[in-house]
Amino acid sequence: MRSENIYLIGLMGAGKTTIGRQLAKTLKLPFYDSDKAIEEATGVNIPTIFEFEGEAGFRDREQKMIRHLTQMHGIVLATGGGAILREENRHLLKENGFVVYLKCSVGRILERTRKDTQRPLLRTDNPRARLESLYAEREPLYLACADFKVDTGVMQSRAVVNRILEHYRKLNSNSE
Ligand SMILES: Nc1ncnc2c1ncn2[C@@H]1O[C@H](COP(=O)(O)OP(=O)(O)O)[C@@H](O)[C@H]1O
Ligand SMILES: O=C(O)C1=C[C@@H](OP(=O)(O)O)[C@@H](O)[C@H](O)C1
Ligand SMILES: [Mg+2]
Repeated sequence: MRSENIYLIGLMGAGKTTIGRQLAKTLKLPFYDSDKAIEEATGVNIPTIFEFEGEAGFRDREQKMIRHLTQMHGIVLATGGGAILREENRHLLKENGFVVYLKCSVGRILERTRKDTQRPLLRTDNPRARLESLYAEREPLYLACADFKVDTGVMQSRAVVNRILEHYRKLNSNSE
């Protein structure tokens, strides 16, 4: 792990984008979101990529983007919820940054994403069943990749940011 970068992982709706942005602002570091970077690079939104290239096409683009973003120094990065599915991504994240797993219950995620139209994997008749299956599949991968875990379902985003900062600062003061 290198502590100059902070990488956020976790399921859709756990708060990676929201908390990452606040964390970066507080630390005065540049903020990147892998989904947004892919949208900027392609000129189309994530649902359009899923529509034309399928999930596999999106994962290829995501892997290339993670390769690129993990070469940067001194950044806060919010990944997409499925970024940890590829072994290479897990390895790159683990090697190059302090990885924080934002953990959140399916019930809370459903509340937060109820009006969402930008997450193709939730475009289903039964988003609860979809999220439960994603949770079961991914939770071991999030845990395997993470240096630190915070439950974002029970705290305001500011409190989550403060928990991460507390741990991150302790880590950096120990390595001085
Ligand atoms: N700790 C939190 N408490 C309440 N709502 C939150 C919290 N974190 C995020 N949200 C809300 O949940 C939604 C999804 O958050 P987002 O940051 O896009 O998640 P992710 O990037 O992990 O998919 C947004 O509407 C955001 O405002
Ligand atoms: O969980 C996933 O597989 C995905 C999560 C999304 O990002 P967020 O986790 O920021 O919603 C986005 O990358 C894409 O829709 C796929
Ligand atoms: Mg996001």
